[in-house]
Amino acid sequence: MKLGVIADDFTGASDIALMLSEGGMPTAQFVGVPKDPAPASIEAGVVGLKTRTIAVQDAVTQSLKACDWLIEQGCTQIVFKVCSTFDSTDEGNIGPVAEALADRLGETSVLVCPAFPENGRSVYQGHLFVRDELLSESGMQDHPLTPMSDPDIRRVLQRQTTWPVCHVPVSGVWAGPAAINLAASASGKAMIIVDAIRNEDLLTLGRAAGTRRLLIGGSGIALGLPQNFGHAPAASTWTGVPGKAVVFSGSCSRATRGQVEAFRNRAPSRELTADDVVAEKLSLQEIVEWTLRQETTPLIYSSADPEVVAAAQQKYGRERSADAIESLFANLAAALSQAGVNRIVVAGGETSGAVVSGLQADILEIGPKIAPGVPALKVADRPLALALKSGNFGGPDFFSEALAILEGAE
Ligand SMILES: Nc1ncnc2c1ncn2[C@@H]1O[C@H](COP(=O)(O)OP(=O)(O)OP(=O)(O)O)[C@@H](O)[C@H]1O
Ligand SMILES: O=C(O)[C@@H](O)C(=O)CO
Repeated sequence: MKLGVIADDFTGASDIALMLSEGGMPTAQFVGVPKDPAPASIEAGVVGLKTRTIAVQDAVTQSLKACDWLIEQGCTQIVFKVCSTFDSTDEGNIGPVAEALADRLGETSVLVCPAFPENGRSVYQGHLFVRDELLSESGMQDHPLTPMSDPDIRRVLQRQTTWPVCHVPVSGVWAGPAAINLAASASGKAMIIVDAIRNEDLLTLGRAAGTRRLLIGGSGIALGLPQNFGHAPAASTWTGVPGKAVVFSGSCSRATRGQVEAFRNRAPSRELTADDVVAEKLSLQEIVEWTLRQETTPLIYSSADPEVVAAAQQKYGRERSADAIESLFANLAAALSQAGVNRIVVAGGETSGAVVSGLQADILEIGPKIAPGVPALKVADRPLALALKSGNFGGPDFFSEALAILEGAE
């Protein structure tokens, strides 16, 4: 392998895997740090972790383990993939993981850019925008696990790191790759937030990335990287997986709530409330039987409005309600796949992490784009197709579109 990615959640992993695969790099997504060497045909390996919201020291340890494995596989450049909305808590994990990776790789100057213009995320004057809204007014301020109330990501990162945080404004990016690197080296030891508002800016950043050993960003930061390794955009050779399907949604993000609403109007659906899940009032077997009885693909969801989530968190604690819901989704995924369900669409990064662990999948093959940032995936060792959707990605009909593409529709 040449290029390694450490992603702090599973939807983020498939997001950047799609970017690299569309850029023509033979890419695979690994679920956690593999025990075995990577297949020889893979040039870009994306290790998906579930470290976004765990304790800082755990996140650092797991990320370093992933980094060591990627280096052993031959990778000369590592990307730490974080959320395009820079999701983290003030105590958390982007800064400490970035520092630890930089130390391990011997880097003292690290470019950081979460922009992903195709999905409306841009960085301007060090501030992160989601389309025409500041991050802190985009709905992300109500996120159940990582509420983002400060749109200035220089400040957000500075609260998480002992390194100085500097900034290259978009005028510096427009001056070209050499100017970005000059500004970076003038900053000395630093993490450098780089503005980007268009794909062209990310391509310039990709050229500036050249021989750097560590980059930090959303999937957009990978847009220009396949070219550095001699690749050009390529179409996918995906064939679908027909058969029974289910949609799981544990994401409470604004886009997902719209998608749940749209799908509920045309498909059987089942709500899992935090009260029922935490109190263990639900029977796994009964939900599995209900799912298998449906003639059209059903939706099982815990997605709820911010007030409902806040009330559940007040009552049970943020972690307890999240853990209970995630483990129910993990158990459902395992049981349904054993019962023959072979297409699973999942909304939410943490929820996807839980589902993929429940499925005990090790390697995911990357298929075509369902929506910006969301590929079709196939579990390498069995006929099981997945879509892992980040909370705020996809249009209103994402679930139907994903089911069709996983089945093989063009
Ligand atoms: N009704 C609910 N009450 C309380 N917590 C919930 C409820 N439904 C889901 N959750 C929890 O909220 C979290 C949602 O996070 P998840 O990462 O799955 O979605 P997301 O943040 O929208 O997606 P992404 O991280 O990809 O943007 C999960 O831990 C989930 O278990
Ligand atoms: O970058 C993004 O927004 C996504 O890939 C993600 O990480 C959401 O969990």
